[in-house]
Amino acid sequence: MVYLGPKKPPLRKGSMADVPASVLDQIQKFEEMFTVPASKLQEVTEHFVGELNKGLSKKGGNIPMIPGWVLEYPTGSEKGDYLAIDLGGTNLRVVLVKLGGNRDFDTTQSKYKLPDHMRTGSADALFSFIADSLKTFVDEEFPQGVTQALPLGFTFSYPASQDRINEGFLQRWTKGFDIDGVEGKDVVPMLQAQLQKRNIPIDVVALINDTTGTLVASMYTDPETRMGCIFGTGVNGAYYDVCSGVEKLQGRLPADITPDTPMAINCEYGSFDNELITLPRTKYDILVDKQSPRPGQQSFEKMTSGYYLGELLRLALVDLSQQGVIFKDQDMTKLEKPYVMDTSYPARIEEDPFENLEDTYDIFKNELGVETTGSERKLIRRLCELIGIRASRMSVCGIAAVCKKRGYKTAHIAADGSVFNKYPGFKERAAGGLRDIFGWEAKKNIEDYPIIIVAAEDGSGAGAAIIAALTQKRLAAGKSVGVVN
Ligand SMILES: Nc1ncnc2c1ncn2[C@@H]1O[C@H](COP(=O)(O)OP(=O)(O)O)[C@@H](O)[C@H]1O
Ligand SMILES: O=P(O)(O)OC[C@H]1O[C@@H](O)[C@H](O)[C@@H](O)[C@@H]1O
Repeated sequence: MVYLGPKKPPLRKGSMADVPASVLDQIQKFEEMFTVPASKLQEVTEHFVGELNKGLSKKGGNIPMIPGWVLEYPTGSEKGDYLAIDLGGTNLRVVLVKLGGNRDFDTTQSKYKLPDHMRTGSADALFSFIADSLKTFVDEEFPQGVTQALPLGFTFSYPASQDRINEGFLQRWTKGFDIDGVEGKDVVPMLQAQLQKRNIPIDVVALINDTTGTLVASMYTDPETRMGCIFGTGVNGAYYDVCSGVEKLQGRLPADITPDTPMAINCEYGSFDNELITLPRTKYDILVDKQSPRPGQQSFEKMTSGYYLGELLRLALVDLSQQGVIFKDQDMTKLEKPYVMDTSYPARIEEDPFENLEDTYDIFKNELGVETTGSERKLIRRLCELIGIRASRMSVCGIAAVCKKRGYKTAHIAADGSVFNKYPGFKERAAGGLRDIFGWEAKKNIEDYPIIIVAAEDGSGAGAAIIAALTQKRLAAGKSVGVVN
């Protein structure tokens, strides 16, 4: 008898037999609100393709489509030691990357959770936090000090305009950030000033977006990579265009950057359809937007990313409680606190294997102070599934749009981020969304589809290092890394 390892818990059957009509009615309403059929996904994707092109034009559109100044593909032979930092929406990571020169690399890293108050504090506090974290890491990794400045790739996971690789003017904060004095400014000198203050021997060689880093790092090990995507606190994607395809750069390129030179594009497509032409928003999406620090921005991201899915769940439950449908006579103090549920809540609720949803009972009782009945838990479970399914299916419209725009019939889409890596069923649901958009014949294994979403390499670590290496090589050869002066 072959030992197959611990048996996975049986899939929950999820009977609705004992659920009262009032709750069943509400579940039906949620089904209608949150279900996105294939026809809608196709309509959204068609609009998305047009918006990608608009973003590259001189006139511009909702999607920034930021040239990332990565002007060649990684060869896999990049070598050397590089530092990388990744300022994400939830964590700051510091990575020491040793590029082996044979499509291999080794990383050493530390992760520092961003204190919540950091999102709305001062610019000084943020860049001091980054510099302090870097100092701690460098002192530990190089106790004897260093003979020359360490090259650093700065992964900055926010929309930052770049006229050259080692600058980044923040266009707007996203993911709940609201720090004065940074929007419209170049964040590289802000970091460098804090590094100099601490005498940390670091040279910021390149500023990159985490999706560009994900694209380059994944292409370094898997040449079939066509996009780098993040499904984390926020959502975004990057791909390689060619300079002749970027209308807004025409007339601004130096002679050594020719029309057929590759150009990595950080789409910043979390802002897709801020005009609200096609996005199927519910009243809870509208509430999330209204109560955010930047209403009217990041409309696509607010329906699909890790920062918001838990909040969407919370708003819907508070609404039902206020209507008297659920949680009668319960203390709602905790549940009425905005963002009290991050996306690990719907994720854990969807992972509850029990027919009576005992794990869900514990979460609501112990973490939110609310006693739930069996039928309330069934409503909660179905609502989490609907929010999770919608996010997974909508998320792939950006992937389908880039593939349609670039004419990719097959592609590896390198994805990273906790929603991709941890949300139950995300991968299967996302593959189902792509199948619905392209009309593919159903396959037993999602890996058999023409365009597949695969686990990315460490984009904000290795990707930043490879881009720093590519940049150093260009600079050493006297090649341009930005627009003409
Ligand atoms: N188990 C989970 N399933 C899905 N999303 C999760 C889970 N745990 C945390 N998250 C969400 O993932 C986001 C953090 O994403 P992550 O990729 O880890 O960091 P960053 O966005 O800073 O790179 C948070 O918004 C959080 O709500
Ligand atoms: O890695 P994170 O923090 O989830 O970021 C994902 C995306 O989040 C978006 O809000 C940012 O504008 C993008 O630049 C970023 O790529």
